[in-house]
Amino acid sequence: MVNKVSLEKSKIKFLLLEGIHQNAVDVLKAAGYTNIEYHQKALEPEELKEAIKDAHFIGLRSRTYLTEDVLQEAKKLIAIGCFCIGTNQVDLQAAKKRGIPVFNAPFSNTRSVAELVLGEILVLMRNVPQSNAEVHRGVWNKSAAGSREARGKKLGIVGYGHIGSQLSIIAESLGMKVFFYDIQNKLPLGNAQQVGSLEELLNKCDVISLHIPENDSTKNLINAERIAQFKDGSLLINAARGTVVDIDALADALKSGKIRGAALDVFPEEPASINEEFISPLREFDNVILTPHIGGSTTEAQENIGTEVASKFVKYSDNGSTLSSVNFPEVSLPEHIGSARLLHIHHNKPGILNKINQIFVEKNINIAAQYLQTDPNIGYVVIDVDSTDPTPLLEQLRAIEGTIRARVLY
Ligand SMILES: NC(=O)C1=CN([C@@H]2O[C@H](COP(=O)(O)OP(=O)(O)OC[C@H]3O[C@@H](n4cnc5c(N)ncnc54)[C@H](O)[C@@H]3O)[C@@H](O)[C@H]2O)C=CC1
Ligand SMILES: O=C(O)C(=O)COP(=O)(O)O
Repeated sequence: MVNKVSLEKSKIKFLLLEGIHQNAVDVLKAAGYTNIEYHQKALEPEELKEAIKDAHFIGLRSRTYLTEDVLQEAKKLIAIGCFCIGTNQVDLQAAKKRGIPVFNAPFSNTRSVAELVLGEILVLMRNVPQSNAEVHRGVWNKSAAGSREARGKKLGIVGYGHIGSQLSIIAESLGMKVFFYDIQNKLPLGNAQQVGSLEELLNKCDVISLHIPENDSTKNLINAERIAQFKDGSLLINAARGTVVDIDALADALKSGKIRGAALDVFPEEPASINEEFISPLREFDNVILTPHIGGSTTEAQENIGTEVASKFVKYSDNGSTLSSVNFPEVSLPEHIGSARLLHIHHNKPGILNKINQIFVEKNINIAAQYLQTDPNIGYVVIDVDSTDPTPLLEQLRAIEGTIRARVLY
């Protein structure tokens, strides 16, 4: 009976972009979802607006921007999956006000980023990028001036979250002394020490590595003023987000030698595809490692992410569970075998839950189970009912003022 008011699985369209790992497709198919439009690359903005029109789920990585403008076209969208950690490419508020939860993979590629950074610390310490560039040009400059071991050096981590804390452990295993700065009090792992201010960290450390999200507090965090607080001749690594570092200020510091080497994986403006040239004042420096946003791009990470986020899609589509959504009240739900499950997403205003329950009282329908979570803006209530045909209920639920969306699960 539930099928009468819910979409059949074959009609639920999944739009997967940016070469998301095949595991995602396998998870969806195993759950009975066959309507999958798969793209190896990001779509151009106009193509994206077209493709998203009839999509119920969209999966993307860091290159697809879901702005208010794009979401306006997404009339059928039920959920968004960022097959990565960062969710800054999605207008989370715009999605929320449409009743669309956004999921991501908060852990799966963290080890990959930490390993890349560790490798970069080691090669920057030894001036390998310069030697490598010179030898490629035929110059046999067998100089080791300024070449140092990592052992005993001070690593300063800005942002001691999933990546920063893993880097801390593996750097310490090499004998580095680890300090970190975070806006929250964090449990230091191993012998790492939290410092009280960013200035203290910058003053103290030989290598600074950034592992903070893109937000208002981190925009241009490493600017000329902050760079002046670095130790002379220190190293900077940014595998977080491009907006965190003022690139012109960094270029000046590299010219003056204040910073003696750097590694950047992310940039304020990243080319949309391989056909677009990467423009940056940093290209001229042999002592700077430049990589095209590949910090989280390992086979292991992408496999795990594909499975993780696709499983969250399936859980939400089959079951209504929003656990680990980044913009939505989190509800973890049991199976609903033998009962119809109604989902109601509404503006968090007084009285709505009453009106919802009143409908069931009037119809003399028993509520088998009810789950509610709210945040300051929206409420998400899930109702399991002992009813054979929930269609009329759905219509009435939708008619309640303040409703964003209501649906019955397949
Ligand atoms: N290059 C790549 O391919 C990848 C880049 N990333 C980037 O790395 C970032 C960090 O990832 P995770 O460690 O998993 O995030 P996380 O959320 O676990 O940790 C971030 C930490 O930064 C702290 N923080 C926030 N604002 C701060 C500020 N202004 N100053 C100091 N600390 C601040 C938070 O309290 C938190 O402890 C992500 O947001 C993402 O942008 C993530 C994966 C791959
Ligand atoms: O996980 C993240 O936040 C990343 O930056 C990785 O982005 P990507 O999936 O490689 O486009």
